[in-house]
Amino acid sequence: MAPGSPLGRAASSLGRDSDSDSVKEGHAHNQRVDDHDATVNVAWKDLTVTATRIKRPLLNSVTGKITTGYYAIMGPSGSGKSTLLNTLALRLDRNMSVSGELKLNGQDYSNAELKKISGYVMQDDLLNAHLTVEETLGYTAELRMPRTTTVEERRARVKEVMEQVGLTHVSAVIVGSPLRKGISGGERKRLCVAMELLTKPLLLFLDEPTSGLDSVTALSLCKLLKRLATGRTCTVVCTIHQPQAKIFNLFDHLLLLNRGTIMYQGPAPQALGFFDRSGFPCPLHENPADHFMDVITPNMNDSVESLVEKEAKLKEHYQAPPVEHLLGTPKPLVLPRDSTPWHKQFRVLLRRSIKETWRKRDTTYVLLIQTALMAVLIGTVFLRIGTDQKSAVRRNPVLFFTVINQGMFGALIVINSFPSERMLSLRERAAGTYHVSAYYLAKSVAETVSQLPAPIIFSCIVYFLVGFQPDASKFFIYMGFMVLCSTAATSLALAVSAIARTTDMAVTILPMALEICRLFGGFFLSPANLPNYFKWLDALSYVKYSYIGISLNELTGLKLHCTPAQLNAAGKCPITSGEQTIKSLGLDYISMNDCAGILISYIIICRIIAYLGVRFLKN
Ligand SMILES: Nc1ncnc2c1ncn2[C@@H]1O[C@H](COP(=O)(O)OP(=O)(O)OP(=O)(O)O)[C@@H](O)[C@H]1O
Repeated sequence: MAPGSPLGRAASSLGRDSDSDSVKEGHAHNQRVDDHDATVNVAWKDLTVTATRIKRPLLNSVTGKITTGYYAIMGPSGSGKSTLLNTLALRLDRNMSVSGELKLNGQDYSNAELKKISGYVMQDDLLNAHLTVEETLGYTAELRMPRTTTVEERRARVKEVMEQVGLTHVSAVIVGSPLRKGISGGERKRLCVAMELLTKPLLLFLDEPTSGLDSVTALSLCKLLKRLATGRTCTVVCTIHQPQAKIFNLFDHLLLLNRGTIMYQGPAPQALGFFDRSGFPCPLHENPADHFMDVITPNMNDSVESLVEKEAKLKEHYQAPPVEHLLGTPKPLVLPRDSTPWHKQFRVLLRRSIKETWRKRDTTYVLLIQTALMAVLIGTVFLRIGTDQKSAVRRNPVLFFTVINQGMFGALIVINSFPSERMLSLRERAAGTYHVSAYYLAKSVAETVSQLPAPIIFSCIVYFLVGFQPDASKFFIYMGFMVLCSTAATSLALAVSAIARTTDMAVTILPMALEICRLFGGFFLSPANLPNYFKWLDALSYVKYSYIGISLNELTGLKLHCTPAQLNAAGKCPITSGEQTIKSLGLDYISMNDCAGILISYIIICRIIAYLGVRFLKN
């Protein structure tokens, strides 16, 4: 595809992030929806989609159109249904190249423009498990409805949509997840549709909306989609594998695909006539959809010749619909949606994140109980450490252990939850719901605040049980370092999760990263004695700066004494001050402030890496 070609421009926006696109869109284009002129059409000619890596065409010079009504893109598995849907919806993977003509209302179109007038329901109904149906719709409405909409209008729209899709009776029920029962599978699908309907899209794309649903639920969902399409204000296009007869009868138009080629396109009721004319009459009482699939799908009894013959017969009778009039007649594109400003997105997402965190508070309680138990255990093992010579040997292990312990729990929570949240955010961003920066900042703030109590409780218990220096400022500095240490570990886990992308990969990588942080944490190997070629790894360890920071805090000004048995041969006490320990361990090359500064920079850098991972790594 030529880079400067019209389709090149449309396709170059494939997979592009919503953020820049949706925001840069000028208000000059925005017009209110005029019901008389609101319908849209999509037309394409000689469209070929090729997977660049495997260099195989997935769609083979197809021509067609979508105008008004209820469209089914049908075909056997792997025939290219999702590829066609995603091509029209400008949601193809980056590794796909597109050639041919593709127009919306006779014009080239961008991802940002399409998002403003269309909705897309993915096959996987990724939803926020901890919010209720009404809350899910409420937040989506706040993020996606025009900025001029009032609170009352939004509430009314949420109610209206819930009634439209039949979710009013479960409005207060939690969405749920496989681990926590919530609304049913069919209701989840309806909720996904409802989220898209909030902005009154003119075009609704759905990828296999009935997959995973039982026949009754699938039928009821398809009837809902039929109602939407019947009003002629919303064109509904969905891919479907092999619908039951009752569902098939609901479709106005059928696009039948096989191996990347369109076998039939036109009114769904006329498809039977087409197959009949081609020599494949549908037996009495047979589901037409089953019959079409039987004809076009190879089965064990088919020889290659018979398959080729069948295809040739169908091709002989198939004629692509005329699309020139749609491709060549530009019709103004009505863009009803203006984007919510960044600061409002941030506020809404922060409220949503806080609510989610509150709903997940069981995990936080368990974390706090674990933290308190560990603190009591450590505090009891090193109880009243004292200031004699033995304490000089025991003080640094306990300081190091407190650093190791802090952050580990927080890091594990992040590593288990972040990848799935990331998938949800990818879906929301693909729909143009918000800027990734607003999402990320809101999430970070909510998570950081929710994780603050753990290091605070830990410090309060450990500090007094172990009996570190009884000095208020030293206690608060210790606590400050524990908070920084815990936040640094969580930030490292965030960065690893964002780059690894899946929980499996993140869980594999994080333990190694934590091990390296521990190994180069300044306890096993004094920073002064570290070989030069390992200095860079040492610099990456948040454990080191936390450990040295609390060690300098605790050892500075510490007076140590000897019991009579601990005096040396000369009758002298070998270690009389903490400063001696600092020197002997080689910790005097850096100040406490530097440690705090480095930890803060560490947190910021890890979070920037995590942000970039979330922003640019999309699958
Ligand atoms: N990103 C990709 N890279 C390479 N091949 C791909 C890619 N996406 C899809 N394909 C291949 O393209 C063909 C069509 O895939 P597509 O998902 O469009 O089929 P489908 O009809 O929707 O199938 P199903 O009903 O099983 O979802 C398949 O053979 C698939 O393996």
